[in-house]
Amino acid sequence: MNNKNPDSIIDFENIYVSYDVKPILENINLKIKEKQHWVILGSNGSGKSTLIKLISNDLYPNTKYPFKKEMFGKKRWGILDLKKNLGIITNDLHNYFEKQGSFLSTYEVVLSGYFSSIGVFKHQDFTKEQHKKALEVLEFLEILDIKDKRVGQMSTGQLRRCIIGRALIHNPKAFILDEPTVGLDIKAQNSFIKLIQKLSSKASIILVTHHIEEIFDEISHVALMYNKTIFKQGKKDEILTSENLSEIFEIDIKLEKENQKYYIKSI
Ligand SMILES: Nc1ncnc2c1ncn2[C@@H]1O[C@H](COP(=O)(O)OP(=O)(O)OP(=O)(O)O)[C@@H](O)[C@H]1O
Repeated sequence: MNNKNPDSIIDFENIYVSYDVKPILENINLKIKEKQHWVILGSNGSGKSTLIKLISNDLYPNTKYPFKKEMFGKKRWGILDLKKNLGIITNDLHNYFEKQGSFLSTYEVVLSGYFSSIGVFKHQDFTKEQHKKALEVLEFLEILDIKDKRVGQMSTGQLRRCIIGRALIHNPKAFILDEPTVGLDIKAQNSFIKLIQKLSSKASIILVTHHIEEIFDEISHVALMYNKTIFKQGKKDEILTSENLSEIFEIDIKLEKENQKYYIKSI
């Protein structure tokens, strides 16, 4: 297929999403390109998770309205092919592994990403290169020392790194991370954000959060969700203002920045 938009990751125009008849997303326009790193910010219930489901093809646009929905310059994707290009890290996936994969080791969680399976099976022929790559991924994610640790014995941060590893073995062009620091204490949150910063050297990051302090320096663009739509989007310095945040969180916010980190000064 002739891709007219070679560096495009997401190209959405005029997308509406409903659950039954209840509108959840309206007039979604979003363009994300390779080498950009985005944060999607919004209050509880503003539609962030629904937007991720739309991106991951778990939900489809309402066909009542004319729309454009392209990922990596293509309209149609098989779920496995899409996953190779886009690592989608959600808490649902985390919870699924906790429940269904507690017997798996770090190494198995990562290696089985090649087949998108829960576990490694005899009929799966892994090449030497695939084993080598899995070890490189463990090293990159700083979990090589827990290679044989079982999911059931892992901390939240360790399991979340394993899940990222599963996606990383495909060398995806982008990662979507939906509230990736949920359940982490302050130290683990800090080191996890540093890890995402490191990951941003390998792929575009789309970080979905409502924690301002998680917006790391490499983030270049911001989308603000409010009232079922993307209220504003664009370059970080233009969009991330006290005024805009006050509007989407419906509370007076004074945004400050110190040592390349954003924080809320007073409310
Ligand atoms: N399965 C569903 N059926 C009906 N309505 C739903 C469903 N899932 C979500 N919603 C509604 O859609 C809206 C957007 O929800 P969504 O989970 O996308 O928001 P969010 O920004 O991710 O919120 P949070 O920050 O709390 O995770 C909410 O009003 C929610 O109640």
